[in-house]
Amino acid sequence: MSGHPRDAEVAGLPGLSGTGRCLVMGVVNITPDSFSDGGEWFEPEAGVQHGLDLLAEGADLLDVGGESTRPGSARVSEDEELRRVIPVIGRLAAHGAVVSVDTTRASVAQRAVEAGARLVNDVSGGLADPRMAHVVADTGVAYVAMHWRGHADVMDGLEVYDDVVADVRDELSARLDVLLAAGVDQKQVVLDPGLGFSKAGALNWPLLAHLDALHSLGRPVLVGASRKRFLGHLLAGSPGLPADEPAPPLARDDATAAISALAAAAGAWAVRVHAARASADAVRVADAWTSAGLAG
Ligand SMILES: Nc1nc2ncc(COP(=O)(O)O)nc2c(=O)[nH]1
Repeated sequence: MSGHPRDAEVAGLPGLSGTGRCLVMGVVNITPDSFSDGGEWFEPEAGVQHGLDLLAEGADLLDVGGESTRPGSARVSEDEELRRVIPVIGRLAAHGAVVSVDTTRASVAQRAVEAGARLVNDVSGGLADPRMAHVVADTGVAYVAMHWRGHADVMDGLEVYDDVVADVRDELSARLDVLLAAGVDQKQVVLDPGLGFSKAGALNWPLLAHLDALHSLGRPVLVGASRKRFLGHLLAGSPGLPADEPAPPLARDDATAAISALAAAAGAWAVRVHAARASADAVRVADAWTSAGLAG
């Protein structure tokens, strides 16, 4: 897909841009309450080991987060967020891993970069902390700007769109303009549709079906569908599962892998997933299939 935004340079990640293939970002949530894996790796040692396990399963990079973004979750203090993520980021970076910090706080992003993070993954796209753009500009690290309309306590009430694809594209385009005006280099930015963030079930599928709308902004796109609620609704009533409630998070990994394959075929730069091996295999299938098609 030469010339495709997926192959555009991503600052600070020389080995992970222009590869021509979709990357796998493994999720390391150091939280007691994340919606699908809260508490499993709340201790630093366990978090580090989980990150190493994800790399062994095929993850290309790791996303370390210390604050749950689950709808309705309470915020954690800056000190607590730092306590959770900085030791794990430092240890994983020391192991040679490419590490991202999942935070909306500029102060946490700064400290994470100092500890070895090479990407800041900001679900708010810079809206939650006006200092974030300056930290990203000053450090020069890669930056994921996700589409977002508000924190977990309000996000579900902000899901009114005229045209969800056009609205998300336009709102991300506006964020990109603000970031560039603050001195962030275009090469630092990766975009993300923010699946499940102020987007009820059915609103997520058009965003996946039209990743080209985000690619029209000229930057690589990260897709984070893993284990999310809209997949639970899709899978309700699957064999062995009740029809009147969403499939539980841990029953959504096969569907997540299917999305990883389709997102890779649609040119996604990376997929953010909890189960790395399934999606690592899925994107390899998509890349083989797509390459054969290109070969004619
Ligand atoms: N860039 C990006 N970051 C994210 N961080 C957390 C979650 C919520 O999922 P989790 O609680 O399982 O980490 N989703 C995203 C996402 O879709 N994109």
